[in-house]
Amino acid sequence: MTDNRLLRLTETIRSRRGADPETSYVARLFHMGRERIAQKLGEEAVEAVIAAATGNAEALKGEAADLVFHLAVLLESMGLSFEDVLTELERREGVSGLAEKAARSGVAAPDKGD
Ligand SMILES: N=c1c2ncn([C@@H]3O[C@H](COP(=O)(O)OP(=O)(O)OP(=O)(O)O)[C@@H](O)[C@H]3O)c2ncn1[C@@H]1O[C@H](COP(=O)(O)O)[C@@H](O)[C@H]1O
Repeated sequence: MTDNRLLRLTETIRSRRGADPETSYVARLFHMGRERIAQKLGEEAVEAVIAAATGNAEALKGEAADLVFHLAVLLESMGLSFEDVLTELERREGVSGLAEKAARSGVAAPDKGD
């Protein structure tokens, strides 16, 4: 089940998609196209990385919010939503990332945490 706040964000993005790009940032993003939205997501990710690397938790909080917002717009542009992402994460529950990676490459996973 998607967090209500993420659901609300998704609904807001949907409702603003066809708005005037002069007055809506969401509409402006859609107007610029998927490649530019994806590029914007990358820029926000870099800003989040810089905030983390410099140990600035307050800046990281803001950049992470920008990142999640632009991810929501990108997902919507591809006909996806956080519901799809959370379903995928749910599917992965209980499967160790190391075991999954080893299964992909055909290499056995380490026995312990080494
Ligand atoms: N959550 C957000 C949200 N988070 C971040 N942003 C915008 O994302 C942009 C990111 O800022 P940056 O400095 O990284 O980039 P920039 O200022 O666009 O600069 P450029 O690099 O593009 O030149 C800013 O304009 C923020 O205002 C958001 N814009 C909108 N929303 C939500 O979307 C709703 C609808 O917004 P509008 O479509 O603008 O009405 C809002 O009420 C909010 O709920």
